Amino acid sequence: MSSIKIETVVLDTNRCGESPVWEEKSNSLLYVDIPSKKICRWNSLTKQVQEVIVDSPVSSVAIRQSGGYVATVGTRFCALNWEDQSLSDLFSVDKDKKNNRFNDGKVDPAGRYFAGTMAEEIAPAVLERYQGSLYALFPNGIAEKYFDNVDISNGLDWSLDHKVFYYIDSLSYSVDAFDYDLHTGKIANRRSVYKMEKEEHIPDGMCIDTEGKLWVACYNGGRVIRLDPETGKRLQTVKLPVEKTTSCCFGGKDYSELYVTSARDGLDTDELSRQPDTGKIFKITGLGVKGIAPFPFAG
Ligand SMILES: O=C(O)[C@H](O)[C@@H](O)[C@H](O)[C@H](O)CO
Ligand SMILES: [Zn+2]
Repeated sequence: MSSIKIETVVLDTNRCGESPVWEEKSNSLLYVDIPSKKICRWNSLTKQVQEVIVDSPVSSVAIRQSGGYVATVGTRFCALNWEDQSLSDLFSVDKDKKNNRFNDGKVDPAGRYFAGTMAEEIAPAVLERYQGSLYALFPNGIAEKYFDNVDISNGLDWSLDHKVFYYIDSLSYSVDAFDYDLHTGKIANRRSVYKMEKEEHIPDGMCIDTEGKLWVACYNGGRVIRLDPETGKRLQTVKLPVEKTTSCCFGGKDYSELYVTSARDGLDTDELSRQPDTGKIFKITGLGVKGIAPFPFAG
């Protein structure tokens, strides 16, 4: 039996930490704080955090193959040059929906940047419903819409054989799967692979491990759960000392550490005093499983 250890690694408090991504070449964890409009990079060797402030809520970040990063900022797919902190627009979506913004995003194994939108929240998980859509920015610079009617577009990842796309629309309380055609980027045959239990609350960010099992951060549930998408069974629950766990990714040496982001927005003073570490980033070790490297955007 491995013994699980949970520690806080970045002591800055995020209002809504999200989109953790491990960058091997810099031994760093990238992540965003959505309402603070910050893209952060925590160096695991020096323990220093660098940040770039952008002009609108930033909901996801990814590595770009040609150098630098890409991010979803407001309703724009953008390129980010970390050195001079400049942001350039690549593609805008939801132009008719002034109250929308992007939410979670991730790059597929062929280098397409998938990200979905949502209406801006009045309070966590309180928003005008069905306003969001799922998009992908293709390496040719054109974004395509996959579907609409989304509440809160969230966790996404692909099976190890690249034949399945996993996706979470948070307020459906379900983890869904689609058949995936890596060659064209097309999806088909949506089905649910897991329905959340009541105490797990809202499914948020998600990542896959090398055994093809899914790790889902449970917003308000204070935990990450490991799911078998083949059987629909939950295999493991790891509880964290904060309720608002938002997303997770594997990183560190051999991708054996699970990094979990969290949020502090939406908690009152009492709750905040009971959860002093809320908004921080956690590292879970001793899980006995590993993850895979993130794919870079190919455009
Ligand atoms: O990052 C997200 O997914 C949303 O922007 C957050 O606000 C919360 O996680 C959401 O409220 C939970 O459903
Ligand atoms: Zn999320």
